Amino acid sequence: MADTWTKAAENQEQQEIQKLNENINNVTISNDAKPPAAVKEEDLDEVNPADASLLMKIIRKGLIETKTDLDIQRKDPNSPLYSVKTFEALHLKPELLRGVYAMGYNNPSKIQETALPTLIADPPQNMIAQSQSGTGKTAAFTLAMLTRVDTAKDFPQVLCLSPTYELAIQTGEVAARMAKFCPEIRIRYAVRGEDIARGTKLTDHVIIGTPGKVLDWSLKFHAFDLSKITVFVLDEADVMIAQQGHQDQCIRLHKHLSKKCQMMLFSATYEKKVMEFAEYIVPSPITIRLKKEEEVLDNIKQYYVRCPNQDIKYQAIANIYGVITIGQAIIFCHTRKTAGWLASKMAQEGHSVGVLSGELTVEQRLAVLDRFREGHEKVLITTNVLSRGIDIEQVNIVVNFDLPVDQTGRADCETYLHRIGRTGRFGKHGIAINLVDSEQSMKVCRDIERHFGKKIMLLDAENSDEIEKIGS
Ligand SMILES: Nc1ncnc2c1ncn2[C@@H]1O[C@H](COP(=O)(O)OP(=O)(O)OP(=O)(O)O)[C@@H](O)[C@H]1O
Repeated sequence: MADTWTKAAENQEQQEIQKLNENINNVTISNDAKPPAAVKEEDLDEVNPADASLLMKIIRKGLIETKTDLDIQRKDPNSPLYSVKTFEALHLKPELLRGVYAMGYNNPSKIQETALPTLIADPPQNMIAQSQSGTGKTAAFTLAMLTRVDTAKDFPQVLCLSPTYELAIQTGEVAARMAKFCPEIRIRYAVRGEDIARGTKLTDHVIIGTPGKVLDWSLKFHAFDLSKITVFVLDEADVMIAQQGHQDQCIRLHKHLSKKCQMMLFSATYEKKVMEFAEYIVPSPITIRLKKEEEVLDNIKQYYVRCPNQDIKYQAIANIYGVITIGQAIIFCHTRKTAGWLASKMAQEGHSVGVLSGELTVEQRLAVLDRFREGHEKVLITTNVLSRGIDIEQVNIVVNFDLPVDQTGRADCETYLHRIGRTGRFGKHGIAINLVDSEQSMKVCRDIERHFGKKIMLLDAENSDEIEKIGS
């Protein structure tokens, strides 16, 4: 009975969200439909004094991007973007080097210049690598994957697993762009919606997908042979090996790999126990680790706002929405229900927002994400389903409508770090705003602050000293 009720409620919720997305799709697209560029100092002059509340000023100031910022970070040995080498010095194949430059990359980031020479050297070495969100891990492992492909062999040799459909597609797109000048390399997505007939033998070199589909194709349909895989990559490795569901599937796949297969594990976070487990399943790895205090990027400024009730919480969101004339925001909610509620309330008030949560079909999810990427909506409301890996350059504000907690209600610091990492991509400035609505959520906020050893500042419109500090 309870199950039937839950199913009915879920169906209804799904229909509501679908309807909402349809409505959103019908909303007239604003003039600034193109993805806006990074915020420049001169944009501040455009602030209309009539609507420039202190909150707006704070956010604008925090987002100013100075032209020399990236250069400064590149020269700072403490920055994850610090690089002493050039891409040429990494000994990539000339075709891949052309691909890298065609993507507009000039210099490698720290993780790229540290990991890549080891990953592409012979004999192949296993690696467990950690680097902050938005610092170019995808390019690091993708270049290593493409380097290892032997196009004389017509079967899958490289397997890359991602935790979500969206992330697998995003990684595949990066790989395809990197491989632009290697047309003979064939890349295949193993994700929901991609189907193969029984008896098919895949001739693609690189498989990028989610664990369930990869299991089906390899062990159920025998479309490719796991023992012939020479490179196995786990993106967001900590969830892939520690989170129930993914864990079983990954371990099953892992068991069929040859002993010679090179393993690469990448993530921005590894809890201590997860790292120990990773080191146990990956033979003799080279490990690249961050110190706790390095995990949160300095270019993401973190704030909390006290919101005593739901109305004020909504008002804070409406204010933030008003501020974003440049850039975009992602709002994270704890449940689909809250995400749906917030999205419909904002849509009713004429705001153009997208909503993406787990119960949409994969096609709907991708469509919502594409619209947001293209700048049709300036706000995307979502749940943890989008907390990891998604790379949208122009996102400069992340709002935690609800702070991330685990099943016992304690601070989920890893999810927090991944959520706020949707902004501040590759050295850009970003702002994370936490809406604190109870003593319990204040405690969660403090626990997160303590965990990373980085201050989460009170965003208090009355506190002019604090306001002056922001953006300096
Ligand atoms: N060397 C480079 N030069 C310039 N831009 C780069 C370089 N490497 C990566 N980027 C860009 O930086 C952004 C973030 O990279 P990426 O998505 O790989 O980060 P990540 O470390 O995987 O982040 P996450 O932990 O969130 O998954 C992307 O837009 C990517 O195109």
